[in-house]
Amino acid sequence: MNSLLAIEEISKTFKKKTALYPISLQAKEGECIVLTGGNGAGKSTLLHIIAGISVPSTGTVKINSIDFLKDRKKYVSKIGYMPDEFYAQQSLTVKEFLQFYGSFRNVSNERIDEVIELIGLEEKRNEEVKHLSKGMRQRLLFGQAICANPSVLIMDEPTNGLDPYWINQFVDLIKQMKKKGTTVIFSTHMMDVAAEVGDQILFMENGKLVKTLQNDFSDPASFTFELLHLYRKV
Ligand SMILES: Nc1ncnc2c1ncn2[C@@H]1O[C@H](COP(=O)(O)OP(=O)(O)OP(=O)(O)O)[C@@H](O)[C@H]1O
Repeated sequence: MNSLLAIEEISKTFKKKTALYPISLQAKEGECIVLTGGNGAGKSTLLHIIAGISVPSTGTVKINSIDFLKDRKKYVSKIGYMPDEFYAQQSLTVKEFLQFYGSFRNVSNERIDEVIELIGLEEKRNEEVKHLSKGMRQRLLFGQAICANPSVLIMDEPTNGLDPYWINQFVDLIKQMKKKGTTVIFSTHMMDVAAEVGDQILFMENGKLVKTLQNDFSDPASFTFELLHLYRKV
């Protein structure tokens, strides 16, 4: 199968600071890439470029051969993006918030209701976003990212603020989306989550990719241990 997501020699320099040295990676349909590494490693910088929020200093990013720099509108129509912080419209209700983001992609009301159920916010559907807890806002951002059934789902530390029940739900939802063919890329510091869903685990340090591990899912507990061990050394 050809790669759905193809990143070639992407780098990013802010004035004199290189946040990301040239990096290449590929992911097939239904594959999940997990980015990890310490604070300031370059994970968000890479995710911003894949999400089309930031323009790379060098290199190309393609989804299904659509080049971000050549056809930005078509490229961004393929992605769902969950940011790491909530800057959004706090005075909308949960349902209005999803309708607002869904309206850019013709998402039906039925799908919005389905997503509200998936993220467990049925009883909060008419609550203003500013009254939600951090974990609930995180679930809403996740809902916003998946509501248009994107080909590529990009998430920056999606499990931040989630309680253990919702971390398990998140893992189950990602597994289901992978089965349906969604390509997933996200950053996390949670090695058990990485071991449960990540086909490739990428360790970054100081803007460089320093290690890639392939996951065969045969023994998630041992793999988590291996990842934690590497994490300490990186
Ligand atoms: N707009 C910017 N201008 C200048 N430097 C930046 C900018 N954005 C990020 N950086 C720098 O790029 C480097 C990588 O930052 P990035 O946010 O990608 O790291 P990260 O791996 O996501 O970290 P964390 O785990 O703390 O979220 C850091 O040194 C950061 O200070």
